[in-house]
Amino acid sequence: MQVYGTKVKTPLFLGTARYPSPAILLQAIQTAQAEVITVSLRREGAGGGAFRDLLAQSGARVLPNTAGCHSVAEAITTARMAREVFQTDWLKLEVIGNADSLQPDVFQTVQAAKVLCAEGFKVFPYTTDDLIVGERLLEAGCQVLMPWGAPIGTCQGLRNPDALRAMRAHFPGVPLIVDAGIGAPSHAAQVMEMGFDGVLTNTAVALAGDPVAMAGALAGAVGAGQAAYHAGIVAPRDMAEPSTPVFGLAVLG
Ligand SMILES: CC(=O)[C@@H](O)[C@H](O)COP(=O)(O)O
Repeated sequence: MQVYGTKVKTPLFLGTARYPSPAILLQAIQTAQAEVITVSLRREGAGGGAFRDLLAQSGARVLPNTAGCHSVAEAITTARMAREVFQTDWLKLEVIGNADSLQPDVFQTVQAAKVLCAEGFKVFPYTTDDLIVGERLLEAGCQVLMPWGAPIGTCQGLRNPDALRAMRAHFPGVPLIVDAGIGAPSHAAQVMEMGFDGVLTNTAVALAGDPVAMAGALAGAVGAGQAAYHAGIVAPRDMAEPSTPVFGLAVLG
């Protein structure tokens, strides 16, 4: 995918929180061959320079995020600090509307996106699958959208595949990355089979029994789903149809 003028070849973006150890996180990133990893400023603050060194060792590009922000002001301040700390204008914008559901506050996300895009940030907004909100985010200056699959940390897979399909059709030229709620490789493959450009996942890898193996499994699933989409998936039919042609069969008796 081409996003903000940068080519990203690996469509699996990884989060960096909740791993059993920094070493396992590093191995997971390397196994998945993730080119982009998202990091919260809070996590960087807790780990300090050592954590930043570890991220640098992974060779992946850091996409700082505003996880945990609940207001426009908080998200903007966090974004500005993240730009200083990580020396990048890429930003995953999260403005959470409710602490229990972790649903994005789409109104505040649009407001924050307007300010941050005007300040030169390359904003990757975490949003719902609402088409009009998507349009407003693009008008604000975003060049990519990150609709949710399911609420953060639930590992439920795609709660509303029809809405995501509609979103894909509505924004044909816009990079779309499903963010949050992915629980299993099959969910990630489903996203890619629908023609999405990428998947961002954290919990499914970090909390897996073997995070490194799961990172590999998800990378494989994303690749398979993408290959299938490009190969042209046969649409399901209501009626049976013989896979072996009947034309030319010998007439017996
Ligand atoms: C780390 C991060 O950015 C998360 O907020 C993201 O939305 C991933 O969600 P899951 O943990 O559900 O994959």
